Amino acid sequence: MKKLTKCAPSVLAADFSRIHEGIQLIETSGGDWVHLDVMDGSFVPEISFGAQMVRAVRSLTKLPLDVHLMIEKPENHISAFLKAGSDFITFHTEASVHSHRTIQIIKAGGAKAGISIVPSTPVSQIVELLPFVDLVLIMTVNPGYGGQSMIPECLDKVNKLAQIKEDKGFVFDISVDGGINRSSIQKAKDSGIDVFVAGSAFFGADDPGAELSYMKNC
Ligand SMILES: O=C(CO)[C@H](O)[C@H](O)COP(=O)(O)O
Repeated sequence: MKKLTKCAPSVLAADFSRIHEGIQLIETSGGDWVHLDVMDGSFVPEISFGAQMVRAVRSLTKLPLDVHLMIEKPENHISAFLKAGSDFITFHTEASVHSHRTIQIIKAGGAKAGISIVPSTPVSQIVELLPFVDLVLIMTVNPGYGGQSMIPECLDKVNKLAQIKEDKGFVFDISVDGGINRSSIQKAKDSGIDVFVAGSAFFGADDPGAELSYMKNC
């Protein structure tokens, strides 16, 4: 049976002045999760938005909110993102000294915990965390900006993770983020993903619904 891949359109590429329309577009196009990229201008160069935006989006949709923290010391901000209504909170192991504790804080607050790695970080760096997470987010670009080209070598990490997941019977989803579009989606699917994030490929399309449907079903 064909495996169903979920799509999490990234709000980063939406028009912030009409965010309710962007969220509605995700819903009517068949988006599975809403991806929210939180950037602090330190871990990554840009500043995007914080927990207030997550709270606002929470009031607009019942879709799961997939919050991706690209911030230093994420452990200091988990409670704000829990209160804002996040369903998944994913943070970078490169930004958290005690990643296991950060996972515990997220789960104790009732959300699902995700761990993410940038292109230069190997899977070996998160292997001890895999029994505890609900989601692993493999960055396929260097985080900080939308609209970049995918680094295909990062998909080798998805292969590795999918193998570990099968061997050990782990239950986490594997997601990819960065440069996912019509040309790169098939390679990503072949590597073993469960979820993909799409920003510019979705919000920049003439027909976002058709684009999402193509990427999910190809
Ligand atoms: O995490 C991100 C940037 O750091 C974005 O989610 C990601 O880049 C998606 O944007 P696009 O699909 O346009 O590449």
